[in-house]
Amino acid sequence: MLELHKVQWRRGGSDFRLSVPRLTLKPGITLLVGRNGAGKSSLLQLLATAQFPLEGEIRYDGLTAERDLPIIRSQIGFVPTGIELYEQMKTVKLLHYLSELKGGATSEELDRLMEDFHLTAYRSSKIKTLPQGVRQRIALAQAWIASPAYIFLDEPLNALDSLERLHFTRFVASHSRGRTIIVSTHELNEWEAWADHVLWFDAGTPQFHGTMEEWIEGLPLSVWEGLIDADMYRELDPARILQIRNESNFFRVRILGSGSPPAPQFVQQPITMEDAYFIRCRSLAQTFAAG
Ligand SMILES: Nc1ncnc2c1ncn2[C@@H]1O[C@H](COP(=O)(O)OP(=O)(O)OP(=O)(O)O)[C@@H](O)[C@H]1O
Repeated sequence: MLELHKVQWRRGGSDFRLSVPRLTLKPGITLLVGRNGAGKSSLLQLLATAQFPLEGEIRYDGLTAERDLPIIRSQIGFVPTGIELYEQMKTVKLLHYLSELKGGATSEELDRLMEDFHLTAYRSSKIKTLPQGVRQRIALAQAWIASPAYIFLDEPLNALDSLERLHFTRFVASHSRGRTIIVSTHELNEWEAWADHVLWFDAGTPQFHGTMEEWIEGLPLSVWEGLIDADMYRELDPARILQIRNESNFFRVRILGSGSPPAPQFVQQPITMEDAYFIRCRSLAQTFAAG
């Protein structure tokens, strides 16, 4: 469990400030969502002890970086965006090297990790010769070395193909028991089946933290889907459209609406995580506009 208390941080060379009055992140998968520049990567850097709060405190199951930094770091797996790997090393050598830095995993464990991340075919390839998606899988695999208690993943699905994305999200889900895993992502629906909690950040501060059920509950708008013709489509407010599919000269449209159908052919839909994100962002923007 991670506990943040009155955490304040400022990024040098920018106006960005991060402020977290109080936050408890429990074991399981927490999705960290928010628009570009909201502060998701900054928060992960603080949690991973790559940066330190200017004020306040982060507790890792009671331990603090001030007193227990080496122990805390030995329990962290971190994949930042744009991670740089040692280009000249072979995959297996790099994993062994990182494993030695982290206190050691056996050769069998590293072989298993390479199997889990579909890296066995690349074990003797130099990193610099590998496609981007395979490099990303190496970056993800290294986070699991020595079975850490806290795993921080910054947009981990980047560069992975569709099959690998599905494989990886399932892998994370089946290895989340007893671990606190924080995943920064813009792909809410891909994590929908596996996540336990959502943390929504905006302007450097949490706007929502709760369970998946709470994330889609009590929203001010609902979601509707209908098959409409081109004339009706032109009349729709573009800001309310969530999805459009072309179906033989008609449009199947998913839109935001109020409690009653926007037109008779619309049917109310269950709200997805991504729908809830759009609705919450809209409400926040309207609050700012009104205030
Ligand atoms: N290296 C840097 N130097 C200066 N400012 C930076 C740097 N990295 C990020 N920032 C700024 O810090 C703020 C927070 O950025 P951060 O990367 O934490 O947001 P984010 O929510 O992860 O965004 P994204 O979804 O685009 O990855 C932004 O205003 C950004 O412009």
